[in-house]
Amino acid sequence: MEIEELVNSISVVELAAPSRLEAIRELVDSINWQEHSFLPDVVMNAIEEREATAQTIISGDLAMPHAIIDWEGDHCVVFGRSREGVAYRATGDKLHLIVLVLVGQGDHVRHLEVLAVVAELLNDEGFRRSLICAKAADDIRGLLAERCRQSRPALLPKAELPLMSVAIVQHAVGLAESLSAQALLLALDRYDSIPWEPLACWKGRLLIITSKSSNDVVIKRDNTHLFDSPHNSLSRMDRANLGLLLAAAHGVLDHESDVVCITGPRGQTLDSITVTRPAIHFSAVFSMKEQRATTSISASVILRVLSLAIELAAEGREAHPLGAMFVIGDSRRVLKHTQQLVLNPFHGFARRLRNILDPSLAETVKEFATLDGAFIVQADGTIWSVGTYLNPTSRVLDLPGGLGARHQAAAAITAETDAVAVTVSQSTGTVTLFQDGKVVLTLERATLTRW
Ligand SMILES: Nc1ncnc2c1ncn2[C@@H]1O[C@H](COP(=O)(O)OP(=O)(O)OP(=O)(O)O)[C@@H](O)[C@H]1O
Repeated sequence: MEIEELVNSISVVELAAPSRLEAIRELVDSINWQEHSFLPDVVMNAIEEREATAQTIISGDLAMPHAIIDWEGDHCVVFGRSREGVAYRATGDKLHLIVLVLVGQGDHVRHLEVLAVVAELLNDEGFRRSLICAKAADDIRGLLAERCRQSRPALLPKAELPLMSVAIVQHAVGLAESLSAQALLLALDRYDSIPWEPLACWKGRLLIITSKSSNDVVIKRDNTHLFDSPHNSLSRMDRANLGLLLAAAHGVLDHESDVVCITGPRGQTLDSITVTRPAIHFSAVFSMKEQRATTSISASVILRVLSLAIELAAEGREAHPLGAMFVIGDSRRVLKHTQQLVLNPFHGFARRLRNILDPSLAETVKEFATLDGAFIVQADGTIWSVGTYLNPTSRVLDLPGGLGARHQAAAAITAETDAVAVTVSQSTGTVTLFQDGKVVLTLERATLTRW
């Protein structure tokens, strides 16, 4: 779904209600339910069922109550702005933006898609601030439309690029040609620092990974793939590695030939060239695609968990570093080796209410990461349990030194089953992906590598 399609369908409401339930009711009542032959109370019940699973607060100023309802409509988004603020949490903290998202029954993927587009649209804190401060509902509509217009490709004035970046790209293109590399990968901060001129000589595939999502995208080149990874806490090689993983998951890399990666410190002036062969790092993604069709884990679920893990590693919780473990896929066999340490907070909730791909569950997942034990996640992203202890029957002997019980358990469970596991180390902040009892990817915090 495109942002434009969504923005065109959004209606805006000036909220007067002081509290969560009343504000949601105000948003629901703004829709003409008679036209849909539907009762607003049924909608309220569906939303409350979702709210009871986990909070739908996305950030300090935004909540996204949502539900799947049994109506003929596709989706409906009502944007609520409160000048006074709505007491949304039990603590009484006030939120100013409440966006109601309703999606027609039967299409779970559509539900997640609409939520993801709304979350992306409102991702930028500065933009949310301007919506909160807008004079009237018409101005809010104008701001949303403008945001949407900006997200379309537009031509930028040519940026001044550092000489070093240009020279490095020239050399990387020469190297890629002489190695018959399958792709060139650029890991940098922003699209507008891409040295397009020297890249014109490269006829092969171009992969671009940026850490700051930009609206000013200029792509005048075929065979180019852009990936946004809003994680600027990562070291330069890990950005490149994440780019390779994203490309592999999207099926635009084969594993046999080299990729020439160009990186720079903090994603700025490009100053280094590395040659890597994806098969060495990403057997996880490739082998799942090729051999395990029946039990295959959705690549988007692995990427989502990695993304949450990177955020947990960078942010911690209440200023303390946090460790975590996620075991994904082959849940039937994984669960034979588990023991619940605490009451499972997701027990009893409908599957559609507890999918890790749901962006509004991010805060809840991070909150539950403080519990001892692991998250057990099914191949389609449904969270089965939290606070689960793993009892694999054997140990993995050839793990890198310095890894303790959490990493050992993650390695061992992936050796015994077709699951993959993602860990966040509390002591180092390193995020590790395990498959088949082996470390297949490590992502370190930039502060650890210092370059
Ligand atoms: N078998 C297991 N199943 C689930 N969680 C585990 C298991 N073993 C350890 N943990 C979790 O990992 C935490 C840290 O254990 P430990 O320090 O030994 O591991 P580690 O691999 O060194 O991890 P870190 O780098 O985060 O310290 C434990 O408090 C527990 O919450």
